[in-house]
Amino acid sequence: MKILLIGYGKMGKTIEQMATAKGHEIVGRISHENVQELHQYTAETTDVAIEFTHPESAFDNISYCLNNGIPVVSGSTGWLDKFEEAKNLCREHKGAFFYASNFSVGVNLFFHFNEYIASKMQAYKAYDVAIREVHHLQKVDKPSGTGITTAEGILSSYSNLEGWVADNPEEKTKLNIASEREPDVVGTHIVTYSSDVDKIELGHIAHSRAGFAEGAVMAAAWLQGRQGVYGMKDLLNL
Ligand SMILES: NC(=O)C1=CN([C@@H]2O[C@H](COP(=O)(O)OP(=O)(O)OC[C@H]3O[C@@H](n4cnc5c(N)ncnc54)[C@H](OP(=O)(O)O)[C@@H]3O)[C@@H](O)[C@H]2O)C=CC1
Ligand SMILES: O=C(O)C1=N[C@H](C(=O)O)C[C@H](O)C1
Repeated sequence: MKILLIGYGKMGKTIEQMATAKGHEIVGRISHENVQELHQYTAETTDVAIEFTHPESAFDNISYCLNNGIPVVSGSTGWLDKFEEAKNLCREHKGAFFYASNFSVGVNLFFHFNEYIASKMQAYKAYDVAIREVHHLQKVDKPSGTGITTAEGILSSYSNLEGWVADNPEEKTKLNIASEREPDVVGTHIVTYSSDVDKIELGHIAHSRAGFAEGAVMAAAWLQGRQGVYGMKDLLNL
């Protein structure tokens, strides 16, 4: 595939390594400083764009691709207030858009088990459920996109909880997502069910960014020739 990398930071560079090792060609690398070059790329020059940038730029980048017939895979987090708009744009242009808050196969298995465990645990009100996510110091958004997807998976079973809350365990009617920032942590997500007598935990700890990059390249290949809005549940049949 001819891949345009929109975002050439930690993820863009890891994806470049993974994609070139699999024989794909990188046709362009867009970062903050050369973002004005984005308009040079078209559906003729580019099979797919892989977008990992920043909450403030993700929607504009995705819109550029959809407006210009370039299939786009995005993993940027912190911009999902505009997700419906992006989906509508994709439908309007009969385009191809793949989004995941986390592309690693392991995290998507974790999401699957998380939903199953929540569906069983909601009957046992002696257990309080909470989420903790830990990331590196450069991360600009919180809670993490993965933390929010994890919360949504739990809330689909917990009708007594009124949504999630960031870093406020005192708000008992909501599911708390605690965020911690520490040097060099790639991404850790833990769901805890605590009672007076015991504790049950389900967690995922990423050792490197390779799993995210592998999933993004897999999604880009899978998206070729498809039209519509997709996510990891479609790719992995979960
Ligand atoms: N879905 C998933 O599996 C994963 C998602 N992520 C998400 O991906 C995103 C990127 O993460 P990461 O690579 O670690 O971040 P980095 O900060 O390392 O890289 C971000 C890249 O985006 C560019 N960028 C920033 N702002 C703009 C802008 N306004 N216009 C164009 N380009 C811009 C930066 O350019 P410059 O360096 O010039 O500023 C840089 O190239 C984050 O939202 C993160 O949460 C991360 C890992 C996995
Ligand atoms: O910014 C990161 O690094 C990560 N962001 C994603 C998120 O917000 O969930 C995925 C992963 O945890 C790494």
